[in-house]
Amino acid sequence: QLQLNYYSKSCPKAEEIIKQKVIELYNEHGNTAVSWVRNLFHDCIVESCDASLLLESVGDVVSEQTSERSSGMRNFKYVKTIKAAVEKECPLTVSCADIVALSARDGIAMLGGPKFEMKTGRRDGKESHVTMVEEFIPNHNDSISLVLSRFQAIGVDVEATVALLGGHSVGRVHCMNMVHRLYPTVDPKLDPTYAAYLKLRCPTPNPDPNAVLYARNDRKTPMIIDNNYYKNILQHKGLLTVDEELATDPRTSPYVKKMAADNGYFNEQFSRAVQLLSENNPLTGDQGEIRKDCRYVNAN
Ligand code: HEM
Ligand SMILES: [Ca+2]
Ligand SMILES: [Ca+2]
Repeated sequence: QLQLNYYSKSCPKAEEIIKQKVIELYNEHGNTAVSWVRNLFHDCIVESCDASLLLESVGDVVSEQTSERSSGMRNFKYVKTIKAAVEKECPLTVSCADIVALSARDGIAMLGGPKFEMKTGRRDGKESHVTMVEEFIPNHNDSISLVLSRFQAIGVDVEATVALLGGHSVGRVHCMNMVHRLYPTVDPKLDPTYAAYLKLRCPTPNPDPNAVLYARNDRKTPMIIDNNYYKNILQHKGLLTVDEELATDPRTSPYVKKMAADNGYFNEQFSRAVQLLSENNPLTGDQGEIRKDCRYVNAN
């Protein structure tokens, strides 16, 4: 079972080392912290917080990172920096799954979000769940009903789901994922002034997938996890269809309004929601393994 300070005897400095590395990486590349938040979502919602997301394609393994749902994900190479520091202190002791969880927690703090405790003791899975990625991770234009049911299936209630989407208070969206709302005609649900701005960011309906054309999720505080996301979506300035729907669906809009009005309430719910997400179906005890290199299952 997961517990607070799982490594207190086996590697007492583990959490501190991870936090230090997250801070150092943030100071070099601020967007690493943004990536740690998205990584937690993409790992934990797919079957388990088992670091399946981190596996790279090799031999029979096809990486979850190759899924279309993982589009735009970045900074995987810096997980290595964190893992190396932890391995140096305590070889083969701290799981990559706990690194995913703790780096997200510490990344959230660096981005001005809430600070909270997180249980540890997750073990690493031995397989990529690439064939399940599209089943578990909603698409940007899926309905809010589908989004709610996906989260409900892993024990995340409606209020917590609304809070988790607050992750879209930081980071970016590539044009590829929103041009359908701009061309051939602007989605009437999108604020027209904002749409005009987004068209400047994304000038063509068929963006070259290799071109790095994107807009920031939250123009006002793009690198701060705060309730500005909810203010934006209430003004119909959400980039994705799911963002827009979150603001208008009767099941979610009361929470959206409350979070827009009260950053303290948002922080409270965001902490609770991240903890819930991070505890989805972990491998514990003698299940799985402690990976030596987060990119590959151990050779045996
Ligand atoms: C429910 C449905 C969700 C959908 C459909 C969705 C979809 C997306 C899409 C399409 C992008 C843009 C990727 C790109 O073009 O680069 C994105 C970015 C992002 N998402 Fe989500 N997301 C969802 C939930 C979440 C949750 C729960 C979190 C975390 C708590 C999260 C965190 C992020 C972050 C931090 C980014 C910015 C990444 C970056 O700038 O590198 N998302 N999401
Ligand atoms: Ca996983
Ligand atoms: Ca923000």
